Amino acid sequence: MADLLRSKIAAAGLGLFTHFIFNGGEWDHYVHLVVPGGSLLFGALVAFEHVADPRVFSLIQAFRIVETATAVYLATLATSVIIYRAYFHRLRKFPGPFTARITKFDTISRVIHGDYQLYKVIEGFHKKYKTDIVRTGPRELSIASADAIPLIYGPMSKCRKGVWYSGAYHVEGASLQTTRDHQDHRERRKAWDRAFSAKSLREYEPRINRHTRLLLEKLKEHAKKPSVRISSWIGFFAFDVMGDIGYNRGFGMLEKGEEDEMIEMVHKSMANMSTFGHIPWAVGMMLRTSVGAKDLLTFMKVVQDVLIERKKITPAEPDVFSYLIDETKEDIPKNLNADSRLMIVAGSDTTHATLTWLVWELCTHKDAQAKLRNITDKLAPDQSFLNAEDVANCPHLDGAINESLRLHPAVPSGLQRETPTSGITLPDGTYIPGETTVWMPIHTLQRDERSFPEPLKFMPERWTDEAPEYVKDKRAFIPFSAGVYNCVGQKLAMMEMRVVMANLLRSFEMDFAGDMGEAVVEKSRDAFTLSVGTLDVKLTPRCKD
Ligand code: HEM
Repeated sequence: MADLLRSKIAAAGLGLFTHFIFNGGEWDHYVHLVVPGGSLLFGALVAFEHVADPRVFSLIQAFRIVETATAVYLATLATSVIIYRAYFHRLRKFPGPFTARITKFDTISRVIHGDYQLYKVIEGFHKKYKTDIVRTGPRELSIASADAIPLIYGPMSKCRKGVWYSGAYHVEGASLQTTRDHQDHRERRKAWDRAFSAKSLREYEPRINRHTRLLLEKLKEHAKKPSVRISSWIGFFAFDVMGDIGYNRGFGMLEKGEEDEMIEMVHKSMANMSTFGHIPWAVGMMLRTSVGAKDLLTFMKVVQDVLIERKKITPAEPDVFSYLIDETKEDIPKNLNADSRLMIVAGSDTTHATLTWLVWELCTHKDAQAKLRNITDKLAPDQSFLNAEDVANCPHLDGAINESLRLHPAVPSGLQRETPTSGITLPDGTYIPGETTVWMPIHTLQRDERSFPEPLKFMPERWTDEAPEYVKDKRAFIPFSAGVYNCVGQKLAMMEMRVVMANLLRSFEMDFAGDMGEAVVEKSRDAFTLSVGTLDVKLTPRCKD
């Protein structure tokens, strides 16, 4: 053994063997054991060498021998990994940046240098390499092909959720969205489906109307000012609706007119995901440190408190958690707490971003604003307020919302999946090997001119009878994802967005205040969901009531 420790060939051989063993499989959740485990082993080897080798007279001498062996071991391991990933990997035929082949740290650097808008970087790769499939990580591909959507996200897909989903599992458990167990998801989704059934939505409708009325009231007060931060008001609305429908409690943000610490906490807890989320083992490591886990743990505690308060009451009108809480259990299971966090993030940031972008588009295209207003003015013309049912069937309004969802998807980078062991073959014959991480870049897919001619044009008409030829491939429109893991809150979200937008148009003329909404374009941040930048507008009331 003592001789083995002195043998550089043995150390190098061990390096190669380690690569062989750990190549493939999912080791992300064990990486945090490497540093303490390795240090322990290092110490044990030094002690062994000191005691067992008669040629060694001091601890320093033993340390040097083990240090040399370790350096050879690590250098061989790293070289083997780099050469393999760069030239021999099963994904070697797919083009992409060279550094991305070697390490996912490449993505982190691109996130930071790309102003936290990775979806634009990925779109750039597809353009640069002129291909639908780009290698974006050692074992990761970005696939921007509408034909591949059914195979990757569709109801019959054999792909499973990728390792990204379990990055924070040890802290927060698994929510409906982050569980990677297909059966667990299926069971839990039943309750969520009931919570968002047509009957449930009818019960939520009055709450949406109520909060929209309050939003308009507040905006009318603030319209006297030259500039209104509409993005914040939409955010307050989205949070209050989510609180009311989810937990039968408002967060009172519209009333107060100021950002509750809850919004800040959501964004702080998501912020790390925008950078480290791309390396699940790094998320795991970070969340095992008190500093790294602080924001998420603080948020989880607040989320838990919201749930504890909710559990004490039996609401007169059911809310989402009426369907999810098991009244026979006293405690709140970890997974339900994770569902609570899901409800808060999924139910607020997404509609917030979509509506803010829609206002931005309508201020950019004043003709589109005028046309949409003209159309919504004809809905229930005698009413000063349009209820959810009044706006349920207005194709042009839906078209405008769809355009915001298409051009500015609230989940822009897509959803991570992993191919089955046998791999998958795309309709064009391209074989994607097994256990490959795949992303379908929603932002890129929805701006692809093969599916949407004149893709950068904001054109609600493409979704109506007026210009249907501008939607060539509807499969490429997946802002709410697709298949069994699709957005359960889609209908609720559409209902909210229709009511708010129709009433905003009925009440105000909207224009940019100051610049052309540059912060939305430049400061929106991709943290899985989009944390949208601020938008200031001038609101001119249409009637003086
Ligand atoms: C513009 C609005 C919205 C957009 C664009 C959107 C988009 C999405 C997307 C892309 C997913 C798939 C996530 C994944 O597979 O990892 C998703 C899932 C989900 N969304 Fe939404 N969402 C919106 C609004 C809402 C609302 C208002 C709620 C609830 C109040 C909600 C609740 C959920 C839930 C619970 C899931 C997980 C579903 C599952 O895994 O089975 N969403 N959403």
